[in-house]
Amino acid sequence: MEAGKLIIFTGPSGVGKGTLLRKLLTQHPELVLSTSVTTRPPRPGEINGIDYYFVNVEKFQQMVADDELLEWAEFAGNYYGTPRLQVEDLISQGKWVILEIELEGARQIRRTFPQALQFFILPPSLRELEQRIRHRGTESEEAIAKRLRRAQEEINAANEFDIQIVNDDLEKAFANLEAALFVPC
Ligand SMILES: Nc1nc2c(ncn2[C@@H]2O[C@H](COP(=O)(O)OP(=O)(O)O)[C@@H](O)[C@H]2O)c(=O)[nH]1
Ligand SMILES: Nc1ncnc2c1ncn2[C@@H]1O[C@H](COP(=O)(O)OP(=O)(O)O)[C@@H](O)[C@H]1O
Repeated sequence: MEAGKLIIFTGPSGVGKGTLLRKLLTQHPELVLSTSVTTRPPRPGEINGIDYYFVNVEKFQQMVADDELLEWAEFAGNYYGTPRLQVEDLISQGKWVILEIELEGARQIRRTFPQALQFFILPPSLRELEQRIRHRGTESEEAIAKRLRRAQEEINAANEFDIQIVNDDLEKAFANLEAALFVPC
């Protein structure tokens, strides 16, 4: 059986990670997106067990204490983490597993899974990033402000990643993503 692969997707909130990943998974259904655990409340339309496993802080802390998370971090006032078993099982089955996670989590994975392929998605500009977050319409002013404050710090770390993709034109960004993912390096 072919070896599985771990693929990390990082980039500031609103850059279009979810949009690119939805397109990638539609066109390449053999890829698997890991479902994270979070203490953030669900947005309208989000489904427990599909978009995230929504848990309270006590449950999250218990998972950390029991070493059930491959990595975890606090982001904009909430906790997020990757369930370990799900990812390890899928990789041992030879699957390509994608983690869509923020910078601190990506750094943890780099230490524990140095062979993971790491993508950083960049916005064309901070102004465009802000417009995308606002236009998405899912966040309060406070949540938008927290995400934008963090965005510059995340962007400054883009060079730590194997591959940087600017999500300006969606089709172009998607083509670059596919090329980097599927062309043997
Ligand atoms: N470290 C870590 N970050 C995660 C995880 N799941 C999601 N995130 C990141 O948490 C941040 C906030 O996610 P979310 O609340 O869904 O907001 P959005 O990125 O604005 O759609 C994003 O940067 C996600 O990539 C996880 O399991 N671990
Ligand atoms: N290339 C693009 N050009 C313009 N708008 C985009 C592009 N990619 C994504 N968007 C829009 O930006 C907003 C944020 O995208 P989303 O995928 O939710 O970002 P993230 O998952 O990184 O937080 C959404 O409204 C999405 O439709």
